[in-house]
Amino acid sequence: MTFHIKTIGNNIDQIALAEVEAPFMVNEVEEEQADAFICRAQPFHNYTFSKKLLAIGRAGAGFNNIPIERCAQEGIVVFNAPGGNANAVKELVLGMMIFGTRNLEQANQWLRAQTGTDEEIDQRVEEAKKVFSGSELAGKTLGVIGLGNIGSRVANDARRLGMKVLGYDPYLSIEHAWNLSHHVKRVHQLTELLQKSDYITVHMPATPETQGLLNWANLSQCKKGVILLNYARDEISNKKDILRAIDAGIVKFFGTDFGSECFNNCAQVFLTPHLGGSTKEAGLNCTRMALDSVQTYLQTGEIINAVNFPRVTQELLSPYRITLINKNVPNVVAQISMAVAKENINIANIVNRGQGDYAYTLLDLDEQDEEKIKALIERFSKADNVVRVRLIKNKRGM
Ligand SMILES: NC(=O)c1ccc[n+]([C@@H]2O[C@H](COP(=O)([O-])OP(=O)(O)OC[C@H]3O[C@@H](n4cnc5c(N)ncnc54)[C@H](O)[C@@H]3O)[C@@H](O)[C@H]2O)c1
Ligand SMILES: O=C(O)CC[C@@H](O)C(=O)O
Repeated sequence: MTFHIKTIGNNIDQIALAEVEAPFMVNEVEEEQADAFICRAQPFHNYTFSKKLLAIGRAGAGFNNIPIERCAQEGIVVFNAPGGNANAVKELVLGMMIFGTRNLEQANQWLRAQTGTDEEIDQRVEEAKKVFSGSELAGKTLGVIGLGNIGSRVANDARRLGMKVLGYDPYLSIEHAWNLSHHVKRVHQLTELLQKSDYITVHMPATPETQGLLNWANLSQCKKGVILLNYARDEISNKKDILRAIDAGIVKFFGTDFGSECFNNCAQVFLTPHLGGSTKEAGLNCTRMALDSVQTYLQTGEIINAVNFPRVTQELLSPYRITLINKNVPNVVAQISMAVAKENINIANIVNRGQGDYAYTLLDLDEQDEEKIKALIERFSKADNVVRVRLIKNKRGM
């Protein structure tokens, strides 16, 4: 059996794609025939998915370009690449902290406007450069909002640069808490971070809760002259309020990865075109991670790093595995067991996990008779609450 993976949009790392081997093929069929997509920030909210599509691998961290609830409803598992581009974003953010605090944009523009001999320019430099004098990171306070893969790295490295670091993340995972330097002080009220930080950087997803978080109510609490960075998502910025905070002298420099015409004439704003994760290393990491998750899912049914289903793994030792995506309602496991019993088949292993409205089951069967397995699949396909049924043959177990 061959599994067809289709890349959607460009910018997908070619080295990672070239590593794909049989039974997988890349870009050999049209979109409607693909078993899985690999994409980056391509928007899918208005996209009609084919019934054949089983999985989407997002070669990146954020997945707000994909309608993950609708995908779950249609039996499509969406994977991302957690941490795959975290180092790339961290390096850009640390660079932008220095860039903003040392007035490098204005200094560069001033110097480029100078004409005359090198000696004449040098003389003017010595007179003018005090205007561009900045300050150092060491000893200052950085507030990191969102302490996941990127935020925890930024926080730890800022500590190494001699900064005091405050971190705010009400949903911090145990894994990231473990990775965080014990010198990073966690605050439980955003206000404390806003009031005490000289630098503030956001590293959380765009959600209804984070939308417009950089607004006047929050920015007006900040210290005068704060350096503000958004290399997460555009939706987190309330642009009108950021400009107001710049005018009020609260924000000295705003570095953002997202463009907007309203910023074009503001010297204190520095724009980059969504470059945070755009390094060749991050592209390779993220594409490999997305491909790995998608290939594992297509071949074994195991779910690792999905964003709309829980992690579900189980070693496949029996000849047949049936995977089921079902509505997360009571009694489904009992219904599955009864259906198996009706076909007089023995269950070798079963795991069922739910997340939100949907659940996923790996059902491994002690049965060699393919006809009986097909009859069971037929039963499941007609059952209430079952969204998708797949049969996976274990080549080694036959
Ligand atoms: N500019 C880029 O190119 C680029 C690259 C990678 C990621 N991103 C964006 O950055 C975000 C963070 O990436 P990551 O890899 O660190 O993701 P992550 O999932 O590892 O971490 C996100 C963190 O945000 C926290 N969080 C969620 N809601 C919060 C809230 N209301 N307040 C504070 N914290 C909250 C979570 O608990 C989690 O720890 C992504 O969601 C993505 O949108 C942008
Ligand atoms: O694919 C990209 O370049 C964007 C990456 C970034 O926004 C992410 O969320 O990982």
